[in-house]
Amino acid sequence: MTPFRRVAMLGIGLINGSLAKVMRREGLAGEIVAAARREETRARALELHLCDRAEADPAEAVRGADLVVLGVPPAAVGPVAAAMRPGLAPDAIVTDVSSIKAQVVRDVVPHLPTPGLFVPGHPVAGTEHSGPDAAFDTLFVRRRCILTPIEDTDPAAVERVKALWERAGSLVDIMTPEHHDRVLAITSHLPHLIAYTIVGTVADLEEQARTEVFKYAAGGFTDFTRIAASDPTMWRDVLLGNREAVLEMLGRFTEDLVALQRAIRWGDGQTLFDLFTRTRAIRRGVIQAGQAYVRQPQANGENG
Ligand SMILES: NC(=O)c1ccc[n+]([C@@H]2O[C@H](COP(=O)([O-])OP(=O)(O)OC[C@H]3O[C@@H](n4cnc5c(N)ncnc54)[C@H](O)[C@@H]3O)[C@@H](O)[C@H]2O)c1
Ligand SMILES: O=C(O)C(=O)C[C@]1(C(=O)O)C=C[C@@H](O)C=C1
Repeated sequence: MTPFRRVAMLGIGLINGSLAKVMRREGLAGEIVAAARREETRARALELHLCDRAEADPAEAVRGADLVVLGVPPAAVGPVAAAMRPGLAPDAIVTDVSSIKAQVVRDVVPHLPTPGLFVPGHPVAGTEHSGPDAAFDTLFVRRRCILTPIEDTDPAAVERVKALWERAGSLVDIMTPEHHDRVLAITSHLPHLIAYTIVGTVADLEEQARTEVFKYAAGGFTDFTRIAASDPTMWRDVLLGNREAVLEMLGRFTEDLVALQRAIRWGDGQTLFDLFTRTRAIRRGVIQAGQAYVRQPQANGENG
């Protein structure tokens, strides 16, 4: 894969910072220019060598870039795309890393001189931490990255972005933005919503009843608190931006929860046991699917 001459990272937090580290390590960018609104973020990105130059104005950051990566919270992607427009070259490839795809496509495409060079993307890898200090170059290793090209997207642009994520260690899948949003609603968005809810419920209980629940919080609850510590801006944007699919999955989940409530009320142990047996097998299947990927690239020589 030929390296990019100049890469503009619009937003330089956990995801774009981690991708910048990969690009440095793999020699994939002649120069990296970051854009961030806050002086403090720009200074920190420079200190951490995530970029060679940092700009406040997205249009200045993208000037002369042959790759632009939009790495800001989902609702900010459209406004940042509009702001970069005056500096964007018509032959630059534009991609993004947002957790939702249909809304991002709608928000970004109208601002692009060459919509066919937009390759929407989503690395399905993250942590509960944010900002440039949270970045690390192994974040994407053995994780999926989903690209959601649209009808007009140039296949050569898709190939270049795909190759970039493969160099980061990811396995790249291609699907439509709408399919992406339905799948991620259940595998990522709903689990976050549930974690925020349960931690909120426990916090209210502790406050109202002056209980000691936090003191005795065990593994299960602690796992939820990690997820519920994720960035509030990002998750507000994700849940509102993918509201249709999230509400559909939430409806199904609520029905299943009520069925379990009934089983507990009626002492129906068989229903509980059958479900928990099924979910235990699913956990094992998920782990095996992850391991299958670890072996696959070596066998096919895809990921070298
Ligand atoms: N955090 C995760 O686990 C994760 C995983 C995969 C994808 N993503 C997606 O990646 C994108 C970035 O997330 P992150 O975790 O790197 O966030 P982050 O908070 O670590 O970094 C976001 C960057 O955007 C800048 N920014 C914030 N609001 C802005 C605005 N209104 N205008 C311009 N710049 C703004 C911040 O200064 C920062 O540089 C999001 O779209 C998110 O959906 C996140
Ligand atoms: O491990 C975590 O902290 C995550 O939640 C990462 C996670 C996910 O749900 O899997 C969160 C949001 C992203 O868009 C991609 C990955």
